Amino acid sequence: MLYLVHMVVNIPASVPAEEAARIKAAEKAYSQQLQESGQWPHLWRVVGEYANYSVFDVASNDELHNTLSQLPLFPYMQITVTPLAKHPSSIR
Ligand SMILES: O=C(O)CC1=CCC(=O)O1
Repeated sequence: MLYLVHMVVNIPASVPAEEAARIKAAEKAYSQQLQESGQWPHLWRVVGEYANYSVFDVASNDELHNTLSQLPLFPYMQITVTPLAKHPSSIR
């Protein structure tokens, strides 16, 4: 199943810079693991924002929730999920 996921990151100023850097490095490693496995086929920066639009390819709502909730930045993100279905006019 495909899901469009919008993530907006907001790390509070109260989080020390070194801790923020550690969380971002962990996020990068985890996201690249999921990209390599095919579960996170698209990751796009929103121009001018600390936000991204992503496409996840996972088996179920539960798997997506489990995956997203393990993101190191999860406590600092607003996440919006849109389930995707095949468009009848799509040639792919
Ligand atoms: O920077 C972001 O948009 C949040 C994020 C997702 C994967 C990653 O490495 O950072």
